[in-house]
Amino acid sequence: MAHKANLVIIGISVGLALGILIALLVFCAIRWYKKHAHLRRCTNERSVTTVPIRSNGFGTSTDFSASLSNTVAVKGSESGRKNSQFFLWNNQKKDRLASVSGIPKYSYKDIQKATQNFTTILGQGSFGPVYKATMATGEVVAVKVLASDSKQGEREFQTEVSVLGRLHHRNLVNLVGYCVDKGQHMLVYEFMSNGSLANLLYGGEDRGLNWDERLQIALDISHGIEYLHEGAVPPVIHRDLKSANILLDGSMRAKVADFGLSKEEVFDGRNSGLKGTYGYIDPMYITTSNFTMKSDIYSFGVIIFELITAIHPHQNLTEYINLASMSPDGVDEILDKQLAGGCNIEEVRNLASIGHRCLQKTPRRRPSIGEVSQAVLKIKQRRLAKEDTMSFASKDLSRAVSRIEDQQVELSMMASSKDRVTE
Ligand SMILES: Nc1ncnc2c1ncn2[C@@H]1O[C@H](COP(=O)(O)OP(=O)(O)OP(=O)(O)O)[C@@H](O)[C@H]1O
Repeated sequence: MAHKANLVIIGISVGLALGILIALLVFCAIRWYKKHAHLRRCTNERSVTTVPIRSNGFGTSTDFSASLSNTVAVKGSESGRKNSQFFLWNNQKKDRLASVSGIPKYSYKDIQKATQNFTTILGQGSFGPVYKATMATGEVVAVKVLASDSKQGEREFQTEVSVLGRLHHRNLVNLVGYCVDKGQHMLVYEFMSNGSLANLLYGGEDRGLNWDERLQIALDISHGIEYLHEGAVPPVIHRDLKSANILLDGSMRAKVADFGLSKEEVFDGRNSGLKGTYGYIDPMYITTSNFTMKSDIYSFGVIIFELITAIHPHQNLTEYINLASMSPDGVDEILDKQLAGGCNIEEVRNLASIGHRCLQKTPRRRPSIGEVSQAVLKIKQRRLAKEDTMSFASKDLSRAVSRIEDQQVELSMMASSKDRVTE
């Protein structure tokens, strides 16, 4: 009987212990779940790029994150700090663009004065005219005035200010200010005195580009894109790379321009709704509507062939490229006549081979921008190494020649002194 009572007590104790253990486990599980749900909420909040909602007098607020999602892929962790800055935007005052992007805001009057009442036009883009301006500080800049009726332009204006204001690289055209005043939206860029690559290649100007300059331009562009794809946080996909969006400074160094802007509708006989510029657009994007970094690589491939051939993509460049791809020296046939005799054909073929890889139909088979810039750099380095060897060789040769000359002088002196002795 006593034995039975003991068994009951033991049973109850074990049951109680088990009960307490289960209760503890349930308690811990609930706490763990609550904590993780909270973390998940925070992470989600961070990974949505809440960008400044416009409140400074140019129309109604726009869902800016929608426009950014097209060009900017957000990396959760790194961007957390920046995005917490962005959250402030939603309910705070006017000049937030300046505080987030860190670039100065100008008044309409400032710009009016700097452009001599908008009389110094440099060119006309699809979003409006571009003026040369001299600011009160003496700084020379280019001012892009957005057409006031462009709804899409407004959204892209904000993208441009918030994205470009954070991006700084020697191969990107720097945004140095902006203006939102009197119903006008303007972007102020560093001035690029040699204009666009398209103008230089097709503008019929006397100033042609030699091969060295073209190779350097290809390298500069690749470095600009490399910064956007692999250096910027969050990374940026340009979406509208073309020779008209490559600008050149006074030393013919190239910079990539127009982020957020210049996404004209592609006209392919029907209104496809695709963004980009006909002739540069990745065929895979047309099929899938999925724009990736490899689509930028495709557009860069087209620019490489523009540099080699000076044939505009609207003039059947693709057909010429396809013909050239049929043999290793096929590119010789489509080389810009201005370059004939004035370039190293091996270098041209190497650059063309990089271009062909960028234009692969399957995006996966296209190189990354890092690989492209390494390959272009290699072409330049090989040349420099060759030049070094040649200059050493020519120095050796000239040293040998001068040694022979010295010996000849010595010999003739010896001969004349011998003649004098025999006399
Ligand atoms: N920062 C700059 N410095 C000097 N000139 C510039 C600058 N930005 C633009 N321009 C000039 O203004 C012209 C128009 O430029 P914009 O970027 O508006 O249009 P685009 O790139 O030619 O065409 P789209 O708007 O269709 O992309 C360019 O061709 C160039 O000559």
